[in-house]
Formats: sequence, C-alpha cells, structure tokens
Amino acid sequence: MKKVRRALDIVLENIIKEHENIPSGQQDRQMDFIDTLISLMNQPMNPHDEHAYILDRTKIKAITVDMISGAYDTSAATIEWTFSELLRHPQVVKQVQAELEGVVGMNRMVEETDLENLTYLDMVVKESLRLHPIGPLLVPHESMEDIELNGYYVPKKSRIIINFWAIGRDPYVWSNNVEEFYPERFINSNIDLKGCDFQLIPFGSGRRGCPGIHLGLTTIKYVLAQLLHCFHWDLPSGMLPNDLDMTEKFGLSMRRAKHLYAVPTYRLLN
Ligand code: HEM
Repeated sequence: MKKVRRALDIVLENIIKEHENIPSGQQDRQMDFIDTLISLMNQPMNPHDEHAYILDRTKIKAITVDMISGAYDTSAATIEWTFSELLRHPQVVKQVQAELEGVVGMNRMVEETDLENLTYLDMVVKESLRLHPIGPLLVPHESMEDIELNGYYVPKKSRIIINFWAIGRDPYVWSNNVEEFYPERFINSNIDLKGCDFQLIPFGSGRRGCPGIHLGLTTIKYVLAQLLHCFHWDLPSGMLPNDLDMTEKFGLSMRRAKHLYAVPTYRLLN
C-alpha cells in the first residue's frame, strides 16, 4: 500500500509541476481542472476568514485522486453495460441511431451540445443504470441522529446500506417487466437521476451523493452517441443477442464478469 501511495504521489507531483511550468507560447491555452485548483492554492477559500479552509498541495493531490478513482471505473463500466444491453436489443440501437440521424445527420460527428436533444439516448442510459448500477449498495452512510422512519427505529450512528440494485429490480416499483431492458418506460416520466426520485438513485442522494454526476452522464452519453453514430455494431463470430453472457462481478464497482467484444463497421457518409 505504501509503495502504491509513493508511486501515485510521484505521478500527481508531475501533473502539478507540468501545470505550474507551462512552456511559453502555451500560456493562453484553456484552463483545466488542475490549473483551477493551483490558482486557488494557499489562499483561504473565504477571504473574510483567515481560518477558513486552505487548499494546499496535498489537498490538491487528494482531490485529484478522488476524481480519478471516482470517475474512470464508474463511467467505463456504465458504458460497457449499456453497450451490452444495446447489443442484446438491436431494435433499441435502431431507434438511437434514428434519433442521431435526426439530430446530428450523417455528415458530421456528434458534439457535446447535441446531447441535450438526444432524449431517447437519455432514456437508454437511465434504463441501463436502473438494471446495472455501478455502486449496487451505493456507499455506506451513517445516521447523525436517532430517527424513526416508516415505523422503523434507526439509532444514531447506525451504518446504513442502501440496496439500490434491489430497488432497481423491484416489481412493486417498476411493474412486472422489471427484468426487461425497456427504455420506453421513461416516456412521459419525470423521474431524473439527481437523487430526489428514490426509485432511481444510481448516483446516490443527498449531501454525500455523487459530485461527478454531470461529468459522468456527459461522458457516458457522449461516448455512446459517438460509437453508435459512427459505427454499426455486431457480436463476434455469429453470436446471437441472447447468447451474450450478462453475468455480473460484484466488487467495489459492479462490472461485467467477462469483457465485452463487438465488431464495428463504419456508417457515416464521410
Ligand atoms: C456513471 C458514473 C458514476 C456513477 C454511477 C457514480 C456513482 C456514485 C455513487 C453511487 C456514489 C455514492 C453516493 C451515495 O452513497 O449517496 C458516488 C460517490 C462519489 N463519486 Fe461518483 N459516480 C459516477 C461518476 C463519478 C465521477 C465522474 C466522479 C468525479 C469526477 C465521481 C466522484 C465521486 C466522489 C468523489 C464520490 C464520493 C462523494 C462523497 O463521499 O461525498 N463519480 N458516486
């Protein structure tokens, strides 16, 4: 563990140094996340309170580790699960591609600004997160005071674990076709992912809910939209959609037990 920590510290130190010593001629480049943190370094976050939180080098490294560890695996695994469901449901792929053709056309690549107009893709991602939440038990929480909830007494300092995987597959919440990948269930529904609709909380809820929800959703939709817009996708070696193994591997994040393989064919006009 100590070795890993030292190695990680060297990587992070290099990232910070690279940002501190931008070569002349590149000074006008757009500021990124690390530039912003460095610009706030060693000054109180609240200028009217000298005891306020101060961002130092170590804290910048800690925040960066949080960002990297929270972001990569979760987004990559969600893309892989969504793609698996799409390969099992060619009809849904056709509909996403029809939406992309309507919004983007076939002569240019998808851009980030297109995402807000891709409403069917939004439903596809919600449905994928319902069935395949990356954090099936979210992150353990602790009650700050004694509380009674729906007739249950929860003492202060209880460890609370939310089984969102089970909520996502509960027929009383989602009706009988709960095991089916069916994005259309979100048509005319106001359910969103921000954490107030408790039947769909793959990013958690409340003050300790996921701070990366917007970056995560943008990344997932952008990657999926580009992959589906640019390419047709087939399963390898004549495999049929129903043959695709959907076994889960339970861990800190819930990934596919086996990697997904798919064969692309280019489909844009140029
Ligand atoms: C598909 C993408 C993602 C999913 C499904 C996801 C899911 C979650 C969940 C379930 C939690 C625990 C929330 C709770 O228990 O209430 C969480 C926490 C967290 N996530 Fe994400 N996340 C994603 C992307 C990201 C990204 C892109 C970042 C960073 C840029 C990030 C950073 C974090 C951090 C730092 C926490 C801990 C928050 C705290 O303890 O206060 N996540 N995430």
